[in-house]
Amino acid sequence: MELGWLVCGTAVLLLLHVLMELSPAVNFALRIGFYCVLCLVSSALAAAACLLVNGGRTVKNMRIIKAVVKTFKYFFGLRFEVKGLENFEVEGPAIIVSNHQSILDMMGLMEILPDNCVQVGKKELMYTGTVGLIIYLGGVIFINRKSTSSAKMVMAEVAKTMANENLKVWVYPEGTRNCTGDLLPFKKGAFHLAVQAQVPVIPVVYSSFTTFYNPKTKLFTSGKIKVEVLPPIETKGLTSDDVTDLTDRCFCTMRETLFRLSGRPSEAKDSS
Ligand SMILES: CCCCCCCCCCCCCCCCC(=O)SCCNC(=O)CCNC(=O)[C@H](O)C(C)(C)COP(=O)(O)OP(=O)(O)OC[C@H]1O[C@@H](n2cnc3c(N)ncnc32)[C@H](O)[C@@H]1OP(=O)(O)O
Ligand SMILES: CCCCCCCC/C=C\CCCCCCCC(=O)OC[C@@H](O)COP(=O)(O)O
Repeated sequence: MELGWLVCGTAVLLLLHVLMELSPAVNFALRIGFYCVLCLVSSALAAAACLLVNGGRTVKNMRIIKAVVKTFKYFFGLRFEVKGLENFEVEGPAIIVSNHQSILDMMGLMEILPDNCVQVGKKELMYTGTVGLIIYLGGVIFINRKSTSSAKMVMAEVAKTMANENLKVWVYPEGTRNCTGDLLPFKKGAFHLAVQAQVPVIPVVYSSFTTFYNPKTKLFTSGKIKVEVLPPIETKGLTSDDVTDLTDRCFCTMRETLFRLSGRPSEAKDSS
């Protein structure tokens, strides 16, 4: 009986292996499927740990989430090479902005996430089962992207509470995932927030995933991701009139860094 199960199990694994070798689409679907299952199962376990240790929704839960998610890279053969972590060591609150390529970014995020840091996320993430629960417990700030006025109101509230709670806030200024190897134009919410709270903006750039991950061509192999935390950009004394300039400066610096980290230096020069 037990031998029967063993033979069946081995046969299924072999079949999956052959299918993965033969078809990039199957390989991609299985690896992404595994990532989602891993997120859902780990979130359920981490949620229990968060409730037991911290009792509810608090940024302190991010430490638990981080410890769990940092192990995921080993399942997918991903390596991170991080530079500039010392740039996170600013006095008090800050806004961190980074490029957003895929749902896989959660691994890159947790690889370097500083203490007392929450992210801004779309409200739809609340409805992703246990993942939604863990994101809620971690203190993520939910915004409704379909309503500019309500998103602005939430961001204005955050500007007020950041100082009291000594929070760093992580925003993806592209506003959506983009895996083209370039940046989408930045939305200004993060920069309004930084100016309203008079706190620095710390840009973070992840090298392009396109050499190992591409949903269009169903590519998903192992790979190396270079990460650079750039020096903080001060906003003391800036007003809402300076937000466009601040956004543009940050965009140019991050695009240049993205191309450099991804081995596309010549395009960086053409970008200004
Ligand atoms: C244990 C296992 C766990 C496994 C799972 C892992 C879990 C991990 C936990 C961590 C979770 C992380 C979650 C990450 C989620 C990532 C996302 O969801 S990304 C998508 C959501 N984020 C964003 O959209 C942020 C970026 N967007 C913005 O900043 C936008 O500006 C906006 C605030 C959302 C508003 O967008 P929109 O409605 O499109 O309007 P705009 O065109 O941007 O602006 C219009 C206009 O208004 C001005 N303006 C914008 N913001 C402000 C403001 N705060 N105050 C004043 N004015 C503002 C803006 O300047 C425009 O005016 P202008 O004249 O054109 O300049
Ligand atoms: C009971 C409901 C069950 C629902 C099951 C859903 C399964 C989802 C399971 C795992 C997914 C892991 C996702 C990790 C969190 C990723 C956050 C993220 O990257 O969000 C994308 C968002 O930034 C931008 O969204 P769009 O690019 O605009 O779109």
